[in-house]
Amino acid sequence: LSAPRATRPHGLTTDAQTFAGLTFDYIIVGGGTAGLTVANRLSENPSFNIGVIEAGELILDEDLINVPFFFGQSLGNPRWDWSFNTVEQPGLDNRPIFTPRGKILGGSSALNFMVEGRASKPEYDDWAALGNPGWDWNGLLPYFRKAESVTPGDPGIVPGADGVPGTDLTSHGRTGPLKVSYNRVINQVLDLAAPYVNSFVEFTGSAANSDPENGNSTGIWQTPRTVDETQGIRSYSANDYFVPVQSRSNLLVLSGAQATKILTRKTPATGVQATGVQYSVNGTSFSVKAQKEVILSAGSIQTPQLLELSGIGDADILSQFNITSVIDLPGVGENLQDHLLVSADFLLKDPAPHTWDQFRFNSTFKQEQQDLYADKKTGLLAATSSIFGFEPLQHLVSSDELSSIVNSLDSEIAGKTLTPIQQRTYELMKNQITSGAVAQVEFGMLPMGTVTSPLADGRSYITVAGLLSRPFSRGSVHINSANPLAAPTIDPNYFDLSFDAQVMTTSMQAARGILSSGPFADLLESPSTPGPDVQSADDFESFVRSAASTVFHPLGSASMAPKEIGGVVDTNLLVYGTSNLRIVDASVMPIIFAAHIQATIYAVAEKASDIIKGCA
Ligand SMILES: Cc1cc2nc3c(=O)[nH]c(=O)nc-3n(C[C@H](O)[C@H](O)[C@H](O)COP(=O)(O)OP(=O)(O)OC[C@H]3O[C@@H](n4cnc5c(N)ncnc54)[C@H](O)[C@@H]3O)c2cc1C
Repeated sequence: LSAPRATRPHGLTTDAQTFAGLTFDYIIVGGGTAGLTVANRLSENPSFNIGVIEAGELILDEDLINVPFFFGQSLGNPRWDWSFNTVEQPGLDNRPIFTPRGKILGGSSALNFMVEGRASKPEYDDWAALGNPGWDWNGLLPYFRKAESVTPGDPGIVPGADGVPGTDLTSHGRTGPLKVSYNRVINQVLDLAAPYVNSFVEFTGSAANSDPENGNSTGIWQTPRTVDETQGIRSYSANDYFVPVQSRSNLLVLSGAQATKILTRKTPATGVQATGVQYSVNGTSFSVKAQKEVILSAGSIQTPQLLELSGIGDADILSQFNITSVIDLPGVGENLQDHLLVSADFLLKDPAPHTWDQFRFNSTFKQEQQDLYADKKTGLLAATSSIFGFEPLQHLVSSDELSSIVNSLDSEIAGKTLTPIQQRTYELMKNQITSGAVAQVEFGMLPMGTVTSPLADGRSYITVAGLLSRPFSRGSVHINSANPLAAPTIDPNYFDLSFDAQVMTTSMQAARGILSSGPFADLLESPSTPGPDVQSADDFESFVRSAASTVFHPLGSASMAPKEIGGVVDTNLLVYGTSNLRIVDASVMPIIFAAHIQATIYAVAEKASDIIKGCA
């Protein structure tokens, strides 16, 4: 406890006993995306001692995690994935949906597909309009920039996007820990990318966008990704926020330890105060003290779980498990939102332009790419999916169809009992549909087959995924046991509102339309999965319900919002009713937005760090 600073254990440890004997100013629960960002920034101040409790381990030498082209292949491995499942989803043909989450230093940033991106300005401005002053585009932009270090891309990869992506220094950062770069290997699929982009622009009436990070993220572009181009590997919170600062004497990460409870005490002067954290290692329980604050960064599934286990949540739910209520806070675990994805693949005419399918069936090409990566850390193995289009509904349906969609949404909402946060959020979200200023659907393109099984040998495909960017359905995550080691019940309630199913159906119809028209039509042999027999809106909707899955972006389960409408944290990210328990992770983000969410989580964590340090 009184060890002088120089001899204090620091860096990484698995010694749960020694950790318990130290006193920290700040304990961060969860060494994931947000947690390690905050750990880095708070430990910049040498007078703070920071402790991090993380259930997973530090894994820096695993190709399935490091090599960009292997994105998606690490999922389900119990060494680093919590591998949750939702309850059966009635809107998705009663399927439970596999919900991977990183159980590793770096959290889900170690497993994600490395797509980087920001939503449009009005979407963040709506967070502020919900009752969170300061949490708008202008309040976040400095932190988007602070988190990243961008290497500009190549011009001209997306026809019509004339600027060089990543060069505008009003929106991009050059000195942040996170390395952001652009695919270069896409040059090898230019013969495919150019007709795709041209057909996309022709079909949607949209435009190529050179820099979607500047507050207007609509149109089609080559996405930035969290890849360290100089090393050809994933950039994430473990290797770029933690490793470079692990020699700081005031930062200690305990790995392999699962937090089981936030310890609190109640005083008339301060209300509920967090005093420390209880954690478990191989069945043995320990506890550690926090002199200043406890920061919960366990992610949008486990942060609400830990709150409930600690007596903070809906008292009625807690009483079912004989947990004494410390703060009755009904918003905990509610307002869960997630993006959904459905992919279609299409068979290309033979001979086809070069696609990534070559890696599957052309052993010479595969060997060349492996050698290139081994020698220079470039080539296909350094690539990720790259060309994305983000579209408002106005670009996909006629104005009559749009009116009908909005009218059905109105009547569906009118028939539901809404929570106050839903009422307020839905008004804001409906305005964005009619304004057409933000995307409702995302189209991701992969120059390879991914859905058809088995893929035809020697043949090439293209995949177009439709993503529901601004779903209206809201779900929940709650404990179903007082056992802290049991998984919580995750119910995202996908397609609770049929608007969501309708938008995804539209995305699949549009994908078919894009590839069957314009210059791409000359390359297309036929739709593969779903096949050509899927034609009507009903056919497409059945396909969507049978095939949609998560894009792994759950958020909102401990939303930042006024308490009276169901918020869990205030604008300083303090849990209502506490003086020193904060939440910093995806669970505080109150309204889902049209972008992959990691860049926003890093920005939230950067901003939170300044708030905690008192310099926001
Ligand atoms: C497969 C996948 C693909 C994705 N692809 C993309 C993408 O391409 N682009 C994008 O922008 N976003 C993507 N995302 C989403 C994004 O990566 C996550 O939303 C983000 O990383 C979550 O950050 P977080 O800090 O909220 O939680 P996490 O990063 O998940 O961190 C939570 C941490 O807390 C730890 N933890 C949890 N409970 C406990 C406990 N009780 N005790 C101790 N430790 C605990 C976990 O082990 C974990 O390390 C993807 C996510 C996944 C899973």
